[in-house]
Formats: sequence, structure tokens, C-alpha cells
Amino acid sequence: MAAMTVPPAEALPVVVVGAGPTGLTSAILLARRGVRSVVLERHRDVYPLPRAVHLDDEVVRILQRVGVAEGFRAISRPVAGLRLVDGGLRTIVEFRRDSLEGAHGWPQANLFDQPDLERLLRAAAAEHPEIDLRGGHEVVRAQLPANPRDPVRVHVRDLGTGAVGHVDARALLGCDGANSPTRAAIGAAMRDLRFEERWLVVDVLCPTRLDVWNGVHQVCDPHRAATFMQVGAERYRWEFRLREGETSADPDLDALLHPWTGGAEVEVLRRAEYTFRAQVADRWRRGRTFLLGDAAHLTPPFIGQGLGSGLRDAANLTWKLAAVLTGTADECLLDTYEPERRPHATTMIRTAVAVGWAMTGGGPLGATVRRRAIAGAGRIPGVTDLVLKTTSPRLRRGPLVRTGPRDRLAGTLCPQPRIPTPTGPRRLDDVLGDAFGIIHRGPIEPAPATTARRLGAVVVRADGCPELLRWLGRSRAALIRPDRVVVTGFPSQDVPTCVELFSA
Ligand SMILES: O=C(O)CCc1cccc(O)c1
Repeated sequence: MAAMTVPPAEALPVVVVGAGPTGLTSAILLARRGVRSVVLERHRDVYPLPRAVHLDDEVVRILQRVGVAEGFRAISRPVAGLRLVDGGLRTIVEFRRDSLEGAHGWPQANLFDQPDLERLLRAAAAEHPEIDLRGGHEVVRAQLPANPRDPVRVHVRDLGTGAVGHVDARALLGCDGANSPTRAAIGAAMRDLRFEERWLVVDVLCPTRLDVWNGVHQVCDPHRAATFMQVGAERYRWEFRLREGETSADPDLDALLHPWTGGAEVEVLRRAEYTFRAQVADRWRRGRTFLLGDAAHLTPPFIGQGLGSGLRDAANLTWKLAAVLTGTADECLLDTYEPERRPHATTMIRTAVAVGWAMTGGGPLGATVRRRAIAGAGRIPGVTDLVLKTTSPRLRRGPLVRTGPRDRLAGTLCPQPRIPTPTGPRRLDDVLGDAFGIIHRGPIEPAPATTARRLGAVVVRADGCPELLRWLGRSRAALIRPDRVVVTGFPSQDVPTCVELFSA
């Protein structure tokens, strides 16, 4: 935009603020449904510094829908598990994964470098003519309409020329990070979940291969809690809790790293103080303006779920928004975004806080109790699964989660095995595409068959796939949303599905 030029008479479908992974994923998922967007980003290029380092298998499924999962596999490393060590780096307990690949068809935990992921997503976005990514553009102000169905006006500054213009959009996605101007625009504030600690985050490049275990290490030392992991072939991340009154410049980095590096030459890519917080926005939406990612929630990194929560927001919202904007669904679909995502994100944050405390809290007494209490935990059947399994919480009952009596599937994510097809085994999500799905066993019954017709769902017969049969259990069929959440397990005929909301 000499000032930004978008045909004035016609509002764009969507403006996405922020071209981080959450914003780009949102734009690509919308584009796959034919919905155009402008993505506004202050930085011209990928922000080069490392930030998030972990995504789980549920979230890699989202990357699969975006079309970058194989690319992600190439830039990431599967994680073997979690090891708790004491201040002398002696192992207290180790939780090890037997098999790296889980029920969702991808390694359960994956470490990577965020700029690599952003490059992948930018390349994928460039393949979609529906996406207009404008680097070097800063949102000055979002002007929300009195009538939520009227366009929102986004005032934008071109940071190259200084020119200010505006764009009108039918929906606005605020993927604009922890200090989100969009959050301010919708009048939301962060609610504190009572966790705040200052940590030093250190990313290094070390061409000499360090002899370290391929898992996340949590140093349970009350004097200096720390986390360590190998992020890439030559890339390593440490996080050290800062002491009262200490600044990030104070600790002697060579001394902190020496027990791990043995003095090997390292190049420090980043040394930054972070305040780890646990916060959730008190509202995630006003009209058709939505908050996603760090704009809506902040978590301490102890279970590596911060970035994943943003991608889950994108997966939850975009199919609903596309359906509303293309006129194939009722506006009330959008009412389900916050009630589904907020409790889920909050539970993940609370889990992170609890895990952080269990690993590092309680001072010297806590350390002694921890050593005694958990030393044998890795050998107790089931505990490893409990600690490492990233099964995310079930979504609550609502218009798109039709929990019925005895239905243990509604609100959960369906698994993703490879299923037999005439051209050979394929991942379930690749067969379902962007549509609803019906997974059934035996001859399809009238209720799921009608639902499938009404929603244009892809029908998959589970009989040739032991994993799907096991998962269905007593249900004869399950209705799967485009984001792979189960609407209902059809345990009884009288539970209404959500078909009435769609005019597919
Ligand atoms: O689930 C795992 O194996 C590791 C989870 C994780 C990821 C990143 C940081 C962290 O402290 C834990």
C-alpha cells in the first residue's frame, strides 16, 4: 500500500496479525478452504532467533494438514523421553519411550528450531495464492465494528515507507504474541494462574557432538533448576532458573555449561532472560476478532506445550471460520471457539506449572522428598505413560461435542493409524482430507449414514484396521470433525449430532 490497497467496496475475508507459526498455520488452513487472507507481520523475514523447541504428535497432525509434516520431520528430532537428574547430573529417574511413534502417526515428542519451522511454513504459504503475506507491516490499530458482522478496520503502517493505510476484513485473527495489540483491541486482559519465574535461556551451536542422551533433561537442583535438550544435530538449549536479584548477565556461562560440554567450543546463538508465566486471556473473542497463540495464553515451558497450544487454536478456529465465511454454517459455530480452547489451554498450563513445581519446587526439603519419592517411579508400570503421554484433555460438551451417556470418544482426538486403501496403506488424515469423517465398523447404520450424507463426510470402514477397531470399542461409528475431534461416538441413536448447524 502506498497506503495499503484492498478494494474498498469489498472487505477481505480475513486479516491475520502475526506471521509466526500460529498465524501462518491459520492462513494456510483457511487457504485450503478457499478463504483469502492478508497476513501482516512487522518483521520482513523469518525472525532468526530460536524460541519454541517442542511439538507433540497431536500438533504434528496439524502440520500434516498444512502440508509440512514431512518437512518438519526433516528438521526435527524425536525425543526419547524425560530424565530427571540431580545437581551433580546423576539420574534420579528416567521416563523412556518404548516406541517413538504414537497413536497419532508421528513421533510423540519432537525437538526443532523455530526459525526452521517458520521457513517451512512461509514456503508452504507461498504456494497458496489466497495468502498475501506482507512483511514489514505493523498494525497501528484495529477498529472493531458495532455490529459484529460488519467488517473490522485494521489500520496498518508500512515500516518501509512509513505510510499508513487500512484494510477492512470480515474477520481478524490476532496471532500477535504475548503483548498482543489485538488483545487490547477486544478489551481482554490476561488472568494470572500464579506462576512467575525468571530463567536464563541459552541456545548454542556446538560442532563437536556432545555425548548426551537424546531426551529432555530436567535438573532438579533447588540451587539452580535447569533444563537441557539437544535441539538439532549441532544445536543445544539450556534453561537455568535465575536466583533472586540475579540478572541474566550474572551467571558464569562457561561454568554452567561445562558439566555438559566438557569444555568443547560452543557458539552462543542467544542468551536471554525470559520470565516464564502462566496466564490465560479472560476473553478470546469479540465479534469476529479472535485471539490465538501467545495472545490468548502463556505457559511455562516445562512440558513443551506453548507453541502447540497456538497451533491447536488455529486448527480449532479455522475450519469453523471458513464454514461461516463461505456461508455453509451458522454463525454460532464461532461461539464454540473459546469454550473449547480456553479450558484445554488452561489445563495444559496448569499441568506445566504442576510439573515444573514437582521437578524443581520445594527447596532443599523438596529435593530430598523428590529423590526418595520418585527414584523408582520410572520402573512402576503405567507411570512412564502418565508422565510422557501428551494426551490432551477432552473437549467439553457443546454444540460440536455431543457427549452422550457411555460415550468415551466425544471430545477426544481420534487416532491416526495407516488404513488400507486400494492404493496401499495411507494415513487416516490424508484419507479424510479437510472434510468431516465417519469411521464405522460393520455395515453402516442409518444414523451415521444420514449424518455422513448431510455433512459430506468421508466414510471410512474400520474393519481392516485393528487400531481403529480397538479405538471404536463398543461404538459402531464415530463422527469426526475436520480438526479430528470426535463429535460423537454414536453410542445411542438419540444423541443429536451437529448437522443442523451446517448446510453443506
Ligand atoms: O514429552 C517429552 O518427552 C518432552 C516434553 C518437553 C519438551 C520441551 C521441554 C520440556 O521441559 C519437556
